[in-house]
Amino acid sequence: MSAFPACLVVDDETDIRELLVLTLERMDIRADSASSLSEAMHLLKKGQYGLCLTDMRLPDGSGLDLVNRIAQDYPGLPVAVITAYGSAENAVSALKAGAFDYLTKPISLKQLRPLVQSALKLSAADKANASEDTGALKLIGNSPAIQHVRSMIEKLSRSQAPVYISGESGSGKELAARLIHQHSSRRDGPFIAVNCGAIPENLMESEFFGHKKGAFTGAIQDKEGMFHAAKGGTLFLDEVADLPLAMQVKLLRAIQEKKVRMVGGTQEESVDVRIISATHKNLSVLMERGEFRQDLYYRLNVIELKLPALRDMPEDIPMLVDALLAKQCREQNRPIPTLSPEASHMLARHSFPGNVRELENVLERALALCDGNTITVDDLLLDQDASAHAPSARSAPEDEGLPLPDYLEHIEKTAILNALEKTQHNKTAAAKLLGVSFRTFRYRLSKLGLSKDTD
Ligand SMILES: Nc1ncnc2c1ncn2[C@@H]1O[C@H](COP(=O)(O)OP(=O)(O)OP(=O)(O)O)[C@@H](O)[C@H]1O
Repeated sequence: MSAFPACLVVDDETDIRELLVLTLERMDIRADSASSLSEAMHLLKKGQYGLCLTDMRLPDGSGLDLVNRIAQDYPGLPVAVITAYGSAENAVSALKAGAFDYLTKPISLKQLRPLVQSALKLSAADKANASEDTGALKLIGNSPAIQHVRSMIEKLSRSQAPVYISGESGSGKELAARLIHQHSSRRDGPFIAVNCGAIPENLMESEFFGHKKGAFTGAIQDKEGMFHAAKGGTLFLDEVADLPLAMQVKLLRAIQEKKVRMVGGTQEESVDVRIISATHKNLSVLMERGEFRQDLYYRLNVIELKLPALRDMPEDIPMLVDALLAKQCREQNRPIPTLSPEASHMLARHSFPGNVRELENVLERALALCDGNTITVDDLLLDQDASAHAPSARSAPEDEGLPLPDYLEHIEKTAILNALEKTQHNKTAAAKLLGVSFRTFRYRLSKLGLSKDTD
């Protein structure tokens, strides 16, 4: 038998119980079984388990009761619930209550194997966790807001539930998603990040699910999609609000059924992928406007992780400045300059609408401009950003001597060029900074005749 601690199977139907125990034993995992909530609690007290599988309906309670009891008394133990086919609500409530994952009836070995393997890795990761450094990625800051994010990341790493990360542009949503992945049982699997706003609409289905040779003109061979690439790992859907409605329906199906079908394919294929999504837009407002499907919203937003804006945790700015400067100097192989007291003060007071990304950019620019030893207020170029480039919001068209349409165009051009400058001409980042999708950004660039200047 394997070194993996036993699994506890809880189901009141003898046939299912026996089938599960046999299947687990075939996977080299010892299994005990219980037919009720009380019997399960009794066995949990006596034994050491590495995973619990429970049916939703038990004679003396529900699977959810068991999930709650385990979360309270045995917080390290992953529990997966078994739900009837198509009962998405049950699966979602179980995940919200802290279940590690769910299985839908009829249970197949294909479903069970990755789940058990994930649970196994989670136990192993747990043991290694305390001492191990999980690489260079780190969420810097000590404010209560960041500490809360850190503890949420730790909790979310222990689950397979879809996570929806909200927060302003540049506030660290992708960083948080990577950290969840790195601390989870999936950490040896891939982390695939997709910017939903940057994929042309006509290629979207094939990019997500792959295509078969001949499915459309140009499909010269079978090609796997991003769901395949993320198998056994995490798929991070950034800017999920930019998904067109037709694609939202297909994504919902894939998440619900844990299966995908290639464009031009006839067969569905199981994919074991954890979804983490993010956007800086307000998804619930988009949902109310009918621009984002409600069912997909509830499916993605099983657990929400909110990232604070940098202006809401100004006490973290000095620590971030030190750490980011040290990192950039390490990368550039140069000594770390000091900051003049005025420069430190100015950074601590700045509102950073572009959050930590903006701070990174300000510091990078300051490093390039400073004399090598000291970063001064002048090297930060903070005031110049606010005043020199953009016309003042209060100045009226007539002050600029322009008719209204030209004046508006002028403002838009200025805002776009400023955003491009701030992001070192990274169009994806500039679009995010301005709060528009990549598609809209590209369209505006060409409309305003800026495409060539910015390539
Ligand atoms: N608390 C933090 N500690 C260290 N680095 C951070 C922190 N928050 C953000 N960063 C860094 O700031 C940059 C922007 O973060 P990230 O790309 O994760 O933001 P985002 O919220 O996903 O942005 P967008 O909405 O534009 O996609 C990254 O380089 C990231 O590593």
